[in-house]
Amino acid sequence: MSTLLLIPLDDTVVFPTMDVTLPVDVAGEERVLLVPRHDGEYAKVGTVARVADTIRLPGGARGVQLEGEARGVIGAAQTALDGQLRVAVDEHVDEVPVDGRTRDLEREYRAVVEEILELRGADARIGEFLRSIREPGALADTVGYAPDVSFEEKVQVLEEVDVTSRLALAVELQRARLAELQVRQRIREDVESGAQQQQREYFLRKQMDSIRRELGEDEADVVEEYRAKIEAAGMPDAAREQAEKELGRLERAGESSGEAQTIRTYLDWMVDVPWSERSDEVLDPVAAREVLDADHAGLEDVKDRIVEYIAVKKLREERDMKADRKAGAILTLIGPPGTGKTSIGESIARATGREFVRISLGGVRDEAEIRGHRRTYIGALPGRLVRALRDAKTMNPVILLDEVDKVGADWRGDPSAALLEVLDPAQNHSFRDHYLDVELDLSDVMFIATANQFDTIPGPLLDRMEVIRFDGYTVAEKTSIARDYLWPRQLERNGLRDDEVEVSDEILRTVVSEYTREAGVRNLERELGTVLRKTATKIASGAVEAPVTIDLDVVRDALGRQKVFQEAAARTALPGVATGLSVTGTGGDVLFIEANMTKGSGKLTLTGQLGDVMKESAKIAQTYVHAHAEEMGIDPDLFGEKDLHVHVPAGAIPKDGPSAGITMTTAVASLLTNRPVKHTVGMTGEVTLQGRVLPIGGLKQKVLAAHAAGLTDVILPERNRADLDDVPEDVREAMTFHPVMTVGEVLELALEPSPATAPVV
Ligand SMILES: Nc1ncnc2c1ncn2[C@@H]1O[C@H](COP(=O)(O)OP(=O)(O)OP(=O)(O)O)[C@@H](O)[C@H]1O
Repeated sequence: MSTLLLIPLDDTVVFPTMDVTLPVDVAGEERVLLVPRHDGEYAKVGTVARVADTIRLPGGARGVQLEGEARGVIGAAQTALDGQLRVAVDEHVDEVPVDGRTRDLEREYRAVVEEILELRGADARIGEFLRSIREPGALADTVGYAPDVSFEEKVQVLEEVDVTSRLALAVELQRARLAELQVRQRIREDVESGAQQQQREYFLRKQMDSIRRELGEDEADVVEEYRAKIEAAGMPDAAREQAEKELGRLERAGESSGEAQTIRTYLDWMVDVPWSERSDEVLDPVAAREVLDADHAGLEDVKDRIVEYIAVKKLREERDMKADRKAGAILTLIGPPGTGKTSIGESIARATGREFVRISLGGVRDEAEIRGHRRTYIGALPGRLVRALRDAKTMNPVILLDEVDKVGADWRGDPSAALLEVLDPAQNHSFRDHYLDVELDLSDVMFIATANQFDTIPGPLLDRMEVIRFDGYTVAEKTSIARDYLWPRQLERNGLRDDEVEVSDEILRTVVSEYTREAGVRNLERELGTVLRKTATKIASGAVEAPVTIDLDVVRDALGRQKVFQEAAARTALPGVATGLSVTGTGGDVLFIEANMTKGSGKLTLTGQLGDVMKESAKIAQTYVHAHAEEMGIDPDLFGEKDLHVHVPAGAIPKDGPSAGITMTTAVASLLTNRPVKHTVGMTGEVTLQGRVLPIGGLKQKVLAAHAAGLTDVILPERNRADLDDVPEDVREAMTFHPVMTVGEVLELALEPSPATAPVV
């Protein structure tokens, strides 16, 4: 038993394995006892430490370096001399027990701590340090270094003199830490994978609860807070009653019950709906036109339609004619990607002073996506509309329903039925989200839909829509969009000023036609971005000096060799290949239909993933040419002796539709007459068995594609003649159009007058 000077350590625990420097004066002492203290209360055990050195601390105060030696149990005899506290100390140096349990605990402790260190991504040296400790007692004392073991817990460990029990306690504490870390880690992973939203919320709420407790707030505050929020939300009566009912349930359920969490999530959603918020709508056709013009080049008819829409709405509103809800057809923008549908949607919002939110419907198959899940469903959430309103923070935003042509239906219900209700002015003032389970008034929302194609838009939806077509841009239009919009934007994105880089229209046109093949301008913008990024790098690295002029060399250097070629001349050099025009979800395109013959018995083979309608067109082509063999100068016997093969390349893409009819017939006729198809001619039209040419859809897109592919002549059905009005002036002037009624005329126009020199059949 020794008597030592007691040095209190407030809220700090020093273990016998540790060395410390303290700002105290212990002149004359050889050894002292360091005792943790909290609120004036001392621990029962302290650490006996040897005074190794006295030092001057920065600032001039005296300090001592102390080396821990052993545990010291504070004895009964405590004497106060010269104001300092001295105590009788019963010293305990750890004994090393050799029983199996201690060794098991030791192993367990190491394993647990290793795992903790790994989860924390701790420095490898900490692990090494741990492995260097051989004694079980000292090992247990490493708890002292753990950052999130509490003061009280550390005191417990210090007070445990028996090595085995101490180790057991240390294992228990570290296990609890590990469990906590694992939960945290799992939550992090879950959050990252977007899965367990609920669990995450639960965890966050737990944290919030403890923060609240720390701040001295209690349940009543929480309830009050919600009450105030409900008050402030300006809900309609029914919603308010519902919210208050839930608030009552929350009050009864008590803060930490599982039910409370769900109720609070619900209330959070309820108060997040911008019930009484509205943007002041601007209905000024002239100003709207200015906004639309500022954001987008061209698209004249699209802008006209939008301005008309705004004008009509203004008149109706001024004349208080709102009651007729039928007028509110949904503007639907249909066209290939990158033609500005989404961005014109944003402009409409800007032009009318509304907020803008976008709901992407691509791949939505579940009705609950639109309408939410009922609250009885675990992990239930409101549907996309409620979420969109929350994001918009107003009840009258523009909501862009993107990709309505890509909603699907399956056993989980038909989302388009829910959409129909949303879009129907007769119903949407009382839209009911399954989760919120109260009525929402959507009648002030301006819905705009976008789609790439008509075919897959559910019929009933299409009926409600007022379609505005985006058919894609001509080379000239793309060049001017590049000049006026894409180029300035990419300059800015790459940190360049407009006087630093110069480019001619000629070069822009080269990028348009040699590096992109698309209806819209999305790739174009990307390619321009690449050119400017490389230029910015050169300027920044001092390789060149501004101003830089972008010439063909710079373009080739940045973008590589020409990517898009005008293939028609090469492809149609031999008889049996005809150039058709088609429309897909990505815009118009040219396609080459090939025919060939082999020895056989008159069979027809078709390849290139053709749909039924296209297959039929091929049969009609075969029959037609057979029937007219003599007048075309074809030996009719050929048909019995040879098999015919028709192929439409790009075999991986399924194709269908009747509009390749005349192209197939032309390919077959070309093959059998040995007359190549003129390489400047593209064609589209359905054909009947009698050889009549029937009208087709998507003429403008097809003509634009023909123009971009370098064709100069387009053969089209007579009944599509009126559609030529939609074709931009410059394209109309650059091309010759041949409206036809019969396949005879098609062949006359398309086939070279004389046979190829080397016969292929
Ligand atoms: N006429 C135009 N004038 C100026 N910029 C345009 C024009 N058309 C398209 N753009 C620009 O091209 C980009 C692509 O347009 P956007 O994303 O709106 O295409 P989208 O038609 O909605 O395509 P998707 O069908 O893939 O959604 C936008 O950055 C847009 O600003």
